[in-house]
Amino acid sequence: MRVVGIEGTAWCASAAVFDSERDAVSIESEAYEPESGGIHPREAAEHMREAIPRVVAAALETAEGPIDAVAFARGPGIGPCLRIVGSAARALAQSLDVPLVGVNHMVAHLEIGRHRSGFESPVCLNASGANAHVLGYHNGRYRVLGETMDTGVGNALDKFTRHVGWSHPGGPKVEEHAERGDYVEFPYVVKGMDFSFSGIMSAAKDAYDDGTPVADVCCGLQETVFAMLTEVAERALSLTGRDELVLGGGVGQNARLREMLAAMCEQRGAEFYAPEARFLRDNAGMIAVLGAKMYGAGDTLDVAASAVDPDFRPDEVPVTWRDDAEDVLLAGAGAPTDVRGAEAVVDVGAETVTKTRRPKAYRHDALDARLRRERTTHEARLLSEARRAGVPTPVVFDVDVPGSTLELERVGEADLRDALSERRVAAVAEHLAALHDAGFVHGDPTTRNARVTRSGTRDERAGRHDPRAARHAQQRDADGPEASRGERAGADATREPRDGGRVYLIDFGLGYYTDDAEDYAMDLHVFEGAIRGTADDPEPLLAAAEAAYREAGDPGVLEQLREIEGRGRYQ
Ligand SMILES: C[C@@H](O)[C@H](NC(=O)OP(=O)(O)OC[C@H]1O[C@@H](n2cnc3c(N)ncnc32)[C@H](O)[C@@H]1O)C(=O)O
Ligand SMILES: Nc1ncnc2c1ncn2[C@@H]1O[C@H](COP(=O)(O)OP(=O)(O)OP(=O)(O)O)[C@@H](O)[C@H]1O
Ligand SMILES: [Fe+2]
Repeated sequence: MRVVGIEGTAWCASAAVFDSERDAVSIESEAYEPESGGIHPREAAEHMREAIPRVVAAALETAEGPIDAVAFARGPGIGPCLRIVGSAARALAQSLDVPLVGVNHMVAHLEIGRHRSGFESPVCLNASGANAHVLGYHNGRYRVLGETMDTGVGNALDKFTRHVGWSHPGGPKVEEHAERGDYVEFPYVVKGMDFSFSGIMSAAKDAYDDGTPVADVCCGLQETVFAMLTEVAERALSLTGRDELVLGGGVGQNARLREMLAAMCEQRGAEFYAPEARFLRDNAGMIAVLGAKMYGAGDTLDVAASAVDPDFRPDEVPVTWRDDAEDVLLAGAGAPTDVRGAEAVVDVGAETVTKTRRPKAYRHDALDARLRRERTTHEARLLSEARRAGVPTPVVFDVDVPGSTLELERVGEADLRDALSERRVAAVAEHLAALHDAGFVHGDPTTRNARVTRSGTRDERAGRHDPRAARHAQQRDADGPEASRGERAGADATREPRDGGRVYLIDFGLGYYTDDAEDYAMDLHVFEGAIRGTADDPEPLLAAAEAAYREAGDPGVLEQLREIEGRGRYQ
């Protein structure tokens, strides 16, 4: 099978032919290079208008036989550019009299890595100009496990280099200068598996304006931003129980980013794959390869329904080209990674748990020492604060800050991710409301950072009882009994008691004091993201969590949550 791909979402006018029998991809590209500033949408569209016909003609010349389908990048991207690519693709499909395939550009960045690596079901880190996110496949969709809360990673670097007066694109220049620089400290912002660049970028501009050598700023920027991406990639591997990672996107051409991801994977025994540069930056080869898979699955478009979509999210795409057999539950129940978190090594004893934040080989030494110290201290303090706010947490028996080690009470009998139920997620939402009411956030409320019990457990035998939880459990009892994942699987440890049982929050290392409703909303956003990434049928669980938060906390935070979720991220 031979498929033509056409790409032109922002700066790269590109066409390719993928020949599936030979597994050969020929790519013809012409880059748009703005004379000043960043990408101007009108100029970029003009570039597409001129260059797309040339690259398509050049690509077609490389085809060693008839073409079976025409695939094009439908989005996300810059509207005027997408429309020109869409028209070109429709015209070509009509003139060749072959079907049209509409490809999601972000899913193409992921699938090219999967295709080239031969990995079955990897987690994917997309590090591109306009985007930055971690994806994992589950139940017929690529789910967004974590993403930037503001700009894409490349755009963030490009904004800094514009400030310094360097031409677009800035990413390669940051890489070049960083090699000669010394590390300087910048804000490090990871919230669960989401992250944000705006604070770091303004700090970098300030540092430059204050006279810090630009090479040092570049080094500090790379070390910080790429450590954040590597950390969320590791969190995603841990949450999903997967051991394969692929990289996509133009920033993936950066050797330091690839080095960090490779080091992280090596340290946790996972496999890492980064495609060669021509498949990392925007290119039509990845569009043609995914286009061929979609065409093979009969996933073609009627011309009438082939409109482009500048905000096309990867999780909107029904994945038609993968076998269900490849589906590996993100929940990963019983995976061997059970007591190895993303951050720490956790030794679970009969009564106590020892949690050690070991040095991470991928991080700069100074950053590594700072994060381990800060998080160990925060975790110890906030575990106690949370208990004072009425939220069940493990007792802290001992804190060793230089060794980054905590000795904690062992709590619960299963992680929430292996025992999801409406009552239990509602209890977590109530706990979050109590923390927020006390003026701090958890910072990482995933389904692995909550522990659940059965009725008649050690806690009740020991006479410990939480009246708040019992009251809410009573209310919700009217819902009637429901089968948790564990019950369906017949797993005794995850059986849900009629009163919902006790739900503990653990792992407060990313928590901090704040009175900003946006931070509270981010807590809920992280929790909902974890539910979406874990559950087969997340909707009832999300509804239960929100109903519980609305009742126990400030409904204004839920409005803020809607606002966060509605933010466009593809400008
Ligand atoms: C929607 C689509 O149009 C968009 N495309 C895109 O962003 O182009 P891409 O080729 O994936 O990435 C370009 C970015 O990649 C950065 N970049 C290129 N080489 C780099 C390097 N060596 N180090 C760091 N960043 C680099 C550039 O500065 C620029 O911001 C996207 O995928 O988000
Ligand atoms: N106090 C505890 N009682 C019982 N089990 C615990 C306790 N603390 C941790 N665990 C178990 O160890 C796992 C990892 O712990 P924790 O989340 O604290 O580590 P982490 O490395 O910070 O993980 P991550 O960053 O992936 O959330 C938990 O999901 C849980 O199964
Ligand atoms: Fe891209």
